Amino acid sequence: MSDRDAYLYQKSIPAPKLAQAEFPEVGAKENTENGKLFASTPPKLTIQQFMGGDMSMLPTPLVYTPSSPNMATRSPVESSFPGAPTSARSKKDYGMLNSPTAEMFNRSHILEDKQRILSEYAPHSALAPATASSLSQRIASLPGEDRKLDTLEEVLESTANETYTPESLSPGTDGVLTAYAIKDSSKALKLRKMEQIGVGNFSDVYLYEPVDLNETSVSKVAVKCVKYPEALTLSSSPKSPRYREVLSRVERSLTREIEALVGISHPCIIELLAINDLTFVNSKRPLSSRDLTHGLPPCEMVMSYCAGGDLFELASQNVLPKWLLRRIFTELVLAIKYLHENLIVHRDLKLENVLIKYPLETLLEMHESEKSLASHHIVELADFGLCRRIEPEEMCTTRCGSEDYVSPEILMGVPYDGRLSDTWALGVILYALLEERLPFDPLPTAVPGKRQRRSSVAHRISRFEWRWLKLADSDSPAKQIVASCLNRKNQRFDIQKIYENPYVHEIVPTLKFIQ
Ligand SMILES: Nc1ncnc2c1ncn2[C@@H]1O[C@H](COP(=O)(O)OP(=O)(O)OP(=O)(O)O)[C@@H](O)[C@H]1O
Repeated sequence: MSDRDAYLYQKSIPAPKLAQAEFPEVGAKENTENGKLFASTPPKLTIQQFMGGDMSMLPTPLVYTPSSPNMATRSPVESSFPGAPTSARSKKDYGMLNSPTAEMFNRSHILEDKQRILSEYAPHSALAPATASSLSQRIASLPGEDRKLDTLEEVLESTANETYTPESLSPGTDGVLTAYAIKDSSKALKLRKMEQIGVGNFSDVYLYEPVDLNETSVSKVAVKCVKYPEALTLSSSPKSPRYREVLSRVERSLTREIEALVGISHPCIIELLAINDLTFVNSKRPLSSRDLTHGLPPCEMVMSYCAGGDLFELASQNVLPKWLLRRIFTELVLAIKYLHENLIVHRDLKLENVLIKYPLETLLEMHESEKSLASHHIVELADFGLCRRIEPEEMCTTRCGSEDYVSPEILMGVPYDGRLSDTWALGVILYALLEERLPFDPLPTAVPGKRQRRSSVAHRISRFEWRWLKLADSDSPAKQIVASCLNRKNQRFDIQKIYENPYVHEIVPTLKFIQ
């Protein structure tokens, strides 16, 4: 396998999720449990526990594997080896992403090659596909699923067919979805499926358009279809404790995301426009309160559509002009500032969850006519599956997030301020945009097999082990933000301080869409 193939191969892996040790009720107060946690011996993490390890070595590692039945190459077993079945799309097509004139937002193309960059954005020989570490990167977590994987074999076994998407039961089959507007539930929208545009650990995302093209209330929309864990299929008994436990966690995750989205309104945050089944909005128990004898009901969330894809894809092209990088980061800061001011923590900030409203080519054109860019937002923050409402002084205890973005205090398993863990992740994002690599990856200069390569991301995070490479000699004010975010929690910038930094603050007045 060539370096490029290895690079493209990695592109097909969604970012892994960290374990979640617990998943409290929507609105439940985690600090009630904090007391207990503090009272007992706080979990101590020694460096050794992470040595050469991966996230499965964290206490209570959990697995939940992306494995959409629609995605031919998503099984790690199948696609890990040369000669494994590949999709209809040739991997060479990925080169289209680098062409500004290409139809780069033909989302189904991007999907096949959506790269999980384990190390630097640039390919290197350390990205060997079938290694234990690359496989472990595919492990994601289902909140609260308490299962430990120790060996590579267990990882492989556990990753086969672990999720499924129920067939839509909405009237009018053949890709036509009926959804009810959140703001006016009496309004039913009929939408036609166009193509798949995204895949996450817990959902497949499709582009839809109104069946009636004269429909003016929506145009193109993204529909997020929830994938349920295989443990909840018809073959499992709904009465078994295991089924009920998984069901309850999935239900809480879903209601949490939907409840948050319904209550949030900010231009730089994804909008939940409609849903196929209003029970998911109106009930706290949209799954367990029903008769599930015939399986789980589909959950299809109709969201605002971001034609530019996610920031991971954009950043992977390494073509982001400085002004655009600054603008994107500023809008992201505005979104987080809004959330934190409203006492919501996101807890899963990462490049993949920052969506870009327009294709790069359009953004560049808009930049030419400065006026038009200033009046439109270009970022929408997505994926609120791990978000949480907090009290002003409340600490969180749920260990969650995505591997490269998780703060040291979450890794340590101690109660943490969700807002400061969000700003840590913002530091990771800004570093990644500026340096075109993730801060806690092995240094590109590290020799394979030597200590720096062998030690895990978690190990480097817990030691605050990152450094400037490309920007080593630059005096960009953005560097101060990164340095103050990827820092100990008592010295870390909160969102207000990031907002007040000239790198962000100076351009806020130019953004007409928030004035
Ligand atoms: N509104 C949208 N417009 C365009 N693309 C989208 C939209 N929503 C999601 N996507 C694409 O689908 C991917 C998965 O979406 P999302 O992160 O919401 O799913 P998830 O299952 O919750 O993911 P995760 O694995 O992070 O939990 C995103 O990374 C993005 O590429």
